Amino acid sequence: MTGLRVTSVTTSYGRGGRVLDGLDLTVEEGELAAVLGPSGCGKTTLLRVIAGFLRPDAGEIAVGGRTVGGPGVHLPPERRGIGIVAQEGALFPHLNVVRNVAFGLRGLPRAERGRRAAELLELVGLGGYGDRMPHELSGGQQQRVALARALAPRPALVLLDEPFSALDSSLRAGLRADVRTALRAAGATALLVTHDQEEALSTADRVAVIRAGTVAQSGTPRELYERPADPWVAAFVGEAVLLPATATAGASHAGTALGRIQLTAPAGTTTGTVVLRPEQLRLTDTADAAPGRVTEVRYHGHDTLVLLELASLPEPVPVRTPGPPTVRPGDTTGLTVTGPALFHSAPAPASDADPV
Ligand SMILES: Nc1ncnc2c1ncn2[C@@H]1O[C@H](COP(=O)(O)OP(=O)(O)OP(=O)(O)O)[C@@H](O)[C@H]1O
Repeated sequence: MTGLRVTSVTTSYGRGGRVLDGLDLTVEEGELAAVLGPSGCGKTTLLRVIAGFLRPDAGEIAVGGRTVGGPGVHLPPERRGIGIVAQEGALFPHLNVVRNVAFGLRGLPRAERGRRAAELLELVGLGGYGDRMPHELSGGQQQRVALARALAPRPALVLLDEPFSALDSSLRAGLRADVRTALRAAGATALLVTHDQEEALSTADRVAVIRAGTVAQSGTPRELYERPADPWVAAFVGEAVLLPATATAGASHAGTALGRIQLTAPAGTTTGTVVLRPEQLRLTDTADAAPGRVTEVRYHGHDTLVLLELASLPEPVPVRTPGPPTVRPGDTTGLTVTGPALFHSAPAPASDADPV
């Protein structure tokens, strides 16, 4: 059975243009999917449509195989079998933790409610916290309680709206992993909205990249990183260096400012864009390297980002090198490419998808 199916959903606000434009999205049962996209692409709007807070102009929403919204159907949010985790916990401040978690279980006998709430608190790692009030918890603990509350009534779908955005980055990675584990253990189907590509890639089984109200590409994190549908997706999902390229149709190499680059598949057109990932770029002084000048060195502890200016390119190329810096601004060094690269017939986007 499919956990969530969104079919051809179109939405606009008042007289504004379309915010969602014939959007399709499928999440299999038990899957954790992420919706990833730049600010204003329609992520929150999609969430509101799925939850039932907003009625779409057209299209259909099915949750756990049941149509909850569509032509002539608009179930209210509380009848959709959906649990929601908001950006900042949104716990009831006057109820203790266990009563917050038990809130959605009002139809159950009292003993059963307490048992289920305790079970969920164990699942999110807060076994001993039932008597605390929300203000006695850290931000990360509040989000765990919010997840327990959302999961308690065994919803067909859990929606998570940027649930880690208010937390310190040091807390975020650990909480992401724990949320993923808890969702798995509960067997829940979940949709996580985020604008953080690292979060989407590291947390979700499937990622749908939204651009201007439609899904630009949906796939596993690996599919998106290794086979992005176009240069825009390539630059949005992970770091990428996009180079204008020329090729003979069907050729296995393309010409670029960094020299001849081997392609993963024969080129379909004579002009296009080569997509390089940072791990394919090496600083070296060998004779075949493209010569450049270091303009900036950013040390990140585990690695160093070097910006290298090449005579043939308008923008410096970012190169990630392991460990501490081996070059300084002003040094001249060469750049080589290892391994084959993707070739796209589309030109590189001008725009907001800065690869650095
Ligand atoms: N209530 C509203 N009335 C009119 N326009 C709206 C309303 N809410 C959102 N919009 C517009 O719809 C578009 C999509 O907004 P939405 O909040 O869904 O984007 P988003 O991808 O969630 O962005 P962000 O990552 O910044 O939260 C934006 O252009 C926004 O200005």
